[in-house]
Amino acid sequence: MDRYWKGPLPEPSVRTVRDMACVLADPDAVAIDPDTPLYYMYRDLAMNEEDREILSRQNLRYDITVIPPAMLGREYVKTKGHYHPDSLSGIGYPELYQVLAGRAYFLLQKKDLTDIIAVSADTGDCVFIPSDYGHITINCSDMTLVMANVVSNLFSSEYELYEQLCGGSYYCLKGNLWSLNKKWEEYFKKSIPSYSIVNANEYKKLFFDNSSFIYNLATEGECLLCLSEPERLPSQC
Ligand SMILES: O=P(O)(O)OC[C@H]1O[C@](O)(CO)[C@@H](O)[C@@H]1O
Repeated sequence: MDRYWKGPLPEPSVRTVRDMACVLADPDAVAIDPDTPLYYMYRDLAMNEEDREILSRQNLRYDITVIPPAMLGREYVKTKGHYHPDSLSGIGYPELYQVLAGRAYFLLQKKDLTDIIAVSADTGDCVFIPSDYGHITINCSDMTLVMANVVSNLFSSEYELYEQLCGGSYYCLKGNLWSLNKKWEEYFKKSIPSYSIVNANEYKKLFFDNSSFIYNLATEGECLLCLSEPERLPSQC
């Protein structure tokens, strides 16, 4: 972590194999101790008191998540997956990620499942999670994935559907094969559209200078205030 964060570091929250069993393609094929840690979430980071004040004034949180490479049965290690609720304006809270090291897929799925996108991101790339999209991050490489996010601290993530339907709408299996999770079809009683794979650079929904670190964007101006006040989002988002 020293390479990615120079400020005070709280203890991380950890997700283990046991925590993740309910969202895996084949939990029975995971031949490792259920207490094995899979990823580490360092939440609510601030470099100093001044930055903390700036972040909290905007109701924003900066986190860093570290996901070492692993296979869980046929599936690449991934985050559990969740949706965000709507803000008081009736618009869903969005989120912004940046890959600090490694490579990832961000599997975004619209709440009504009319749109499913796998955004492929390399070190330095930013990925915007639009309002109304659930998301999972997949470490599809043999490198440790380190990623940062800025998100509003005004809500709690919603895990129910991901848990109930055993993961997202697609699983990313060994060899980067994508496999439909049929439980979503059964739940929505309709066929699920195919996913599109998009490179983070082609993925247009960015509204800031994406050569910056998102920590600086959150603490040196107010261009990420729209993450906690989504009614301020630019129209293209
Ligand atoms: O809560 P999940 O689905 O495991 O995802 C973890 C990620 O979500 C966050 O809580 C932000 O939405 C990060 O701290 C972390 O990277």
